[in-house]
Order: sequence, then structure tokens, then C-alpha cells
Amino acid sequence: MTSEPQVLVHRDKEELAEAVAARLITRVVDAQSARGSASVVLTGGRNGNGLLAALASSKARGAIDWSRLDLWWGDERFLPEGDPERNATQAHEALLDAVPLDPARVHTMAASDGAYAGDVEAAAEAYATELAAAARPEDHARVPSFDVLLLGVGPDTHVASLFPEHPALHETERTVVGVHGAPKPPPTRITLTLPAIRAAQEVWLLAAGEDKADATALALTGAGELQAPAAAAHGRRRTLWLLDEAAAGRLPRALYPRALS
Ligand SMILES: O=C(O)[C@H](O)[C@@H](O)[C@H](O)[C@H](O)COP(=O)(O)O
Repeated sequence: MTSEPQVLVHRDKEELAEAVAARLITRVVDAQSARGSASVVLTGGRNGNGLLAALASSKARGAIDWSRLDLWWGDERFLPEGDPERNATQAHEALLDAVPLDPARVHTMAASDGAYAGDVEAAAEAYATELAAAARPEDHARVPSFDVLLLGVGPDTHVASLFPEHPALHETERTVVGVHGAPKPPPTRITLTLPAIRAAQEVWLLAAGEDKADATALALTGAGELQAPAAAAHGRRRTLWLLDEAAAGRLPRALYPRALS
């Protein structure tokens, strides 16, 4: 089962970050009260980090039981541990170091100087194994049914490290793969594949700024999955596009109900 994309437009990137932070707190609190724990997949990039910074400064952040939250990553830049360009390093700086997480529930992807010594395929396979170990029978997948999977949308419509026309988009078996020759630096990356992304209950795609307007319009108006990977990202229950006005600037108005002021 997949879900039709819903579009929500906020005034600017600051309002977007704060509104999505509030939405995420509510979603995590709901999941924790229903099930005892929650799982969220983080994204790299400016919007993902802006969201984490908004969570860090939210007065409501104490409503989350951080010790019962599993954090995963949708992709990682295959760089040495602690490199300032690693998505995990940036997430720690923006939020993770400031909240009482259980370190065993913070599932980072391997660094290039870590256990797999520069072997990105082995690092990807290890992450797939970690995901499979966390999946429950009721998930009916080789990854957990993440409560929320966050994806920043690139100006070329890439999500995670799934770039237009790249071979990783054809993957139907593996849940995590190594990426070579990515057009956005660094060229070597680890990414969840579409089957792993589509196992999430909810997929939230984030885009802000005029440089995302074409990508957003392309992905939401019928582009193919190879041409526009963002168009291929669906949650089982919900697919939410969370935009600012600039990123929504070239969308047909019929796609989103809220009137712009
Ligand atoms: O590792 C990365 O670079 C990301 O995970 C990538 O997929 C990112 O989310 C998009 O490129 C959007 O990034 P911005 O929000 O910075 O445009």
C-alpha cells in the first residue's frame, strides 16, 4: 500500500523548521504512548539540520522520552568518523548531543575509517543487517516500519543518496547500498534504497528555497521515478511534502489547499 502525497506550505524555512519540529514531537509522543517506543529516520542537508536545531530549541522537546527513541539515517557521506561533513556529525551538533538518547538506539552508518576500512559495500551491508535485526515480524519487511522517515529534497530531485538515473534506484532486493560517483559531494555514500524507504509508516519530504521549486514541481506533477527520485518516496500510511512558499512557487495551486497570504 502506498499513500498519495499531501502538500503543506509554510511561509519560510524558519517557520517550516519550527512547524515540522512541532509535528515530529507530536508524532513521536503518540507512537511512544501507543507502543512504548518510536523510530525516526534522519536526513542530512540544511533542512534536515534546521529541523533538528528547531527541535533542540523547542520548549516542548521534553515531551519526548528520548531514551525510547530509535534514530536511523537515510543516508551518510562515506567520510572519516567525526568529519564535519558527515550527516551524523551534523546531527549530533544540531540536536543529538543535547538530549538524553540511549546510545544503543542511535544507529549511525559506518565511517570510512571505521570497521569496514573504506569498503562502502561492506558498510552498507552491515547497516542492512542492523536494520533487519531491528525489524519485528509485524513489520513484514527487512527493516522496521519507521514511524517517520525524513528526506531532504535536492535541487535535482534526489532524496537520501538516490540521485536521478543512478543504479541504486533500480534496487529491489537490498535495503541499503553503497553509492559511487554521486553528483553532490562527497562522491561515495551509503543510502537506504526505495524498498527500505517505502517500509516507513510516514515519509516526510522537506524542501525550502527557490532553488527547490523546479524539483518540487517535477516530482509532484507526474515525473518518473528514475528522473525524479523524490517522486518515488512514499510512506505506507502517509507521504507528506513539507515546503516553504519559495519551494512551492511552481506547483499547481490545486495541489495544496492552504491559501498563501
Ligand atoms: O547527505 C546529504 O546530502 C543528504 O541526505 C541529501 O539527500 C540532502 O537531504 C538533500 O541534498 C537536501 O539537502 P539541503 O536541505 O541542504 O538542500
